[in-house]
Amino acid sequence: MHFYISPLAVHHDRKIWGEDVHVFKPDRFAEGVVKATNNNPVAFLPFGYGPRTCLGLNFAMIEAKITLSMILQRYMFTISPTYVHSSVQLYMLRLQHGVKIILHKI
Ligand code: HEM
Repeated sequence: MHFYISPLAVHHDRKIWGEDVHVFKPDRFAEGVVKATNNNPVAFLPFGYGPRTCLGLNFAMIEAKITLSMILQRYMFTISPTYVHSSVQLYMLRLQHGVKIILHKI
């Protein structure tokens, strides 16, 4: 099967994210989305934008934060030695082999 891989567009504008746009750098958001995007409301669209924006936005964010904080209270995690980094674009950027992690009980 053949996929056409188009050039990255969404969330990959160097003018907004800088020359290190392809680097995984969560610190970009350390001071919030508004600061990270230089107050550009359409620069970061994980939940879409406008009248059809995701209905579950707030629910999904709260659920993710609660789940993560419950896991981090009980486990630390490290990347598995079998992890192979291979990002592919199928509309959104995805990791071809997923992210294999090892949970260590605290
Ligand atoms: C991380 C989790 C989620 C992400 C990244 C996400 C992302 C999105 C995106 C990109 C859209 C399209 C918005 C647009 O067309 O501009 C959408 C629509 C929608 N999402 Fe989510 N979503 C998430 C979780 C949820 C959850 C948990 C629910 C429900 C409980 C939900 C309900 C909806 C609904 C109903 C729409 C359609 C809204 C409409 O067309 O008027 N989503 N979502």
